[in-house]
Amino acid sequence: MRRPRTPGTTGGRAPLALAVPALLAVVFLALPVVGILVRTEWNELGTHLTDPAVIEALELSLLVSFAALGLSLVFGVPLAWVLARVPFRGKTLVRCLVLLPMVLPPTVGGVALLLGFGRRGLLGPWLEGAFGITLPFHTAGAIVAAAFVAMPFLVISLEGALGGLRPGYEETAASLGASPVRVFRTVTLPMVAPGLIAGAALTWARALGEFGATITFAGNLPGATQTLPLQVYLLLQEDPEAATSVSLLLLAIAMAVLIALRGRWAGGLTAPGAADRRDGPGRPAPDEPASGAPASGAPASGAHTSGAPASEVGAGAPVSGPGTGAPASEAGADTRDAPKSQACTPGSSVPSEPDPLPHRSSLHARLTGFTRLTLDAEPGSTIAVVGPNGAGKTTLLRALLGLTPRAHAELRLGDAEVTGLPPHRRGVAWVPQDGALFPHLSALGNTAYGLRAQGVPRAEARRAALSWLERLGVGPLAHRRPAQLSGGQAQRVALARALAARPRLLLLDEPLAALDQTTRARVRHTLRTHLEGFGGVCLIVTHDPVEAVSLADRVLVLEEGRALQYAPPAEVTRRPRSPWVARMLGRNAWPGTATGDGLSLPGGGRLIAAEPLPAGAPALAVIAPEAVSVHRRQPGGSPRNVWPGTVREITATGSRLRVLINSPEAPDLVAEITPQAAAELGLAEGAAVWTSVKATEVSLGEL
Ligand SMILES: Nc1ncnc2c1ncn2[C@@H]1O[C@H](COP(=O)(O)OP(=O)(O)OP(=O)(O)O)[C@@H](O)[C@H]1O
Repeated sequence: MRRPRTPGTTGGRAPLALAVPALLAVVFLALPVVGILVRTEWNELGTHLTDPAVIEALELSLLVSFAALGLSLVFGVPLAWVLARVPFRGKTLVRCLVLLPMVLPPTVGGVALLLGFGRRGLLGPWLEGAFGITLPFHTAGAIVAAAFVAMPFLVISLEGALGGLRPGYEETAASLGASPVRVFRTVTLPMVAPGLIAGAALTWARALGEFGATITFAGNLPGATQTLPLQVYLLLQEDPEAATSVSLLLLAIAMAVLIALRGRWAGGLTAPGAADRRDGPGRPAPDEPASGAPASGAPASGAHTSGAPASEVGAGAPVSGPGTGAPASEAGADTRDAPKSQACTPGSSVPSEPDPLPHRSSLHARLTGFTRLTLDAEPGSTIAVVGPNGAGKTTLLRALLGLTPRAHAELRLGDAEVTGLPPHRRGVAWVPQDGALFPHLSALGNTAYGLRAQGVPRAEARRAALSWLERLGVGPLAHRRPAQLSGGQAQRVALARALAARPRLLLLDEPLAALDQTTRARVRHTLRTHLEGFGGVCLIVTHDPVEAVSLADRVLVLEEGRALQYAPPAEVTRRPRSPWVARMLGRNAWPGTATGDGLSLPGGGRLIAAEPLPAGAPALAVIAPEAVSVHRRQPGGSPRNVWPGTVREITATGSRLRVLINSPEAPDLVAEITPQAAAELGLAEGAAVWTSVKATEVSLGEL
C-alpha cells in the first residue's frame, strides 16, 4: 500500500539544484557542533566543569538568566497583552522597539544601555542618587543586559499566541461575571500557556547565552558579571580545552531547550483555539443521549404562541411595553411565588437544588448607533431576534453586553440600571454561536466558572454547577473536557454555564445552528423546557423559523439595525412586515403598491385581494404556499388571480411537496401540494402549468 502524501510535500525526490545547497546548509550548521563534540577532551571534562571559576560563572549565569526571565515576565507579559489587545497610536513603533534588541549587534545594545542606564547615561545618575543603584560592573547590570536582549523572544511569542486566541472566550468569561484581571488569569493565560512557555524557555536560553551586551555594559568582573559565555571567551585565551568543555555545557543546555520546545516557537506554534476544539460545538455531531437527558420526540412547537396584540414598531419608539400580555409573563407569574423545585422543569431529574433560580428581571433597552430601537420585555419572556445577514443581530447582543462601540445600549434590567457598568457587572450572560467553552476546563469547571467569578466558594459553586449540568441532561459528562463533547452536549454545557451564572438577561447567539436536524429538535426541546424556569429575559438570535416560533414569546425582526416588527410569533406568521421574514417563514411575499382592489406589482402585474388597503401605500402581499392551486389547464370559476407558469423546482418538506413556479406575469410563487396531487397533475421540472390564488387567501399589510 502506498503511503498517503503529506500535504505540502512534493511526494518525490528533491531536485538536485535544491537538494545540494540544502545538504550544504545542514553541513554548515552541523560542523561547528561536531567540532565541539570531536575536540572535547572527554576524560578532562569533569575536571574542567568542576573548576571553582567555572562553577562560580555557572551559578552566576543561572542567577542572571533566571532574573532576566523574571524581569521579562513581569514587564513583557503585560506588554505583549497590550500589543495584542489594545488599539493605540504608535503601536508599530513600539513593536519595532521590541524587535530592536534582536537585530541590533549585542555590543551596540551594550553601548545603548550604557548611554541609557550607565553612570553618565540618561537615567544612571538618578538611579544612583535616588536608590543607590549602579548597574555597570554589578550583577544587576548583567541582569539588565540579559533582559534587554532576551525579552523580545517572550513578547513576540506571547503576542502571537494572544493574537491567535479568539476574543470570544474572554468576552464570554466577562459576561459570566469575571473581572478583566480574573479573565486574564483564568482564561487568557491558561489558553496561551504553550506560547508563553515556549517564549519563556527561549528568553531564558537567550539570557543564559548572552555575551556582547553584558561585556560592554556590565564588564567582565569575576563573581559579579563574569557569566559562562564570558568565561568561555576568557578560557579560550588561557586554556582552549577548558573553553571547549564549557562550550559543550552551553551547547547541551541550548539543545535541551530546543528539544523540549520541539519546534513550537519557530513556526510550529499553533494558535490556541485553533486546535482546542477538535470536535466542539462548531462540529455538527450527533448528540449522544446522556442518561438523564429529556426524552426526544416531545412536541417542538407551539408552546408559547399567543394572540397577544402586536405592538407598534418603529425606530426610536418602544416596540413593546410592560404588560402587553405576552404569554411568558403569565407563565412567569405562575412560577414567581412557587417553591424552587416546582419552578424547575417537571420531569428533569434534579437530585439537589443548591442554587437559587436566576433573578426575575424585566428588560428595558434603548439602543442608538448602528442599532436604533427600544425594547421592553417582561420577566421570563423569550425574544427571537431574526433578520437577514448583516441586519445587526450580533451587534444588538454585543451592545447589550457593552462590548461594541458600534451601538450604545441604555439598559435597565429589573430595577437595576446597568448602562454604565462594565460587561462583567451587568448580569448579562452570553452564549456565543460556538459555545466558547473554555478548553482547559472540564464541563463542570466551565459551568462553575460564573459562580466562582462572583465569589461563591469552590465546593458550593461546583455543587450548583453539577445541578445545572444534570438539569440539562449532561451531568454524567461533568468531568469531560469540551473537546470530548459532541456538538449538542457542548451546547447544553454552554447553556448550563450561562444559566448557572444567575444572569438577569440571557443572550443566545444561534444556539442550535451547529446541530443536525434530529439533534436540533431534541436540544430545542431541552432549551425550551429550561428557559421556562428562567426568570430573566432571554434573547435568541436565529435564522430558523421553527426555532423562532417554538422558542419565543415574541419575535423581533431586524433590518439594517432597525426593528421592523416586534410581535408574538402567531402575529408575525400571520402578518409578516418584511418580505425577508415572510420568506423565512416559508410564505410567498410580494411587495408592491396598494390599489383599490389589491396590489400593483413592480413588474407590472396585479394581485386581487379581498381586503384591500388604502390605495397608494407601499404594501406586502403574503400568500401561504398551501393556498396556491396548481393546474395543467387554465382554470375558470371563482379564483381572481390566475397566472401561467413553468415548474422550476420540486422539493419535499415532510409529507408534502413544495413546487417553485416561474411566471412571466408575476413574481416567483411557491405552492405546497401533496405528492398524490403532483402525480395526478404529472408535475415535473419544466412542466407548463397555471397557478391560481383566491382573493380571500391574499393577506395585505402595509410596509
Ligand atoms: N466591527 C465592525 N466594524 C464595522 N462594521 C461592522 C463590524 N461588525 C459588523 N459590522 C457591520 O455591521 C452590520 C451588522 O453586523 P452584524 O454582525 O450585527 O449582523 P448580523 O445580523 O449578526 O449578521 P449575520 O446574520 O451575518 O451574523 C453589517 O453590515 C456588518 O458588516
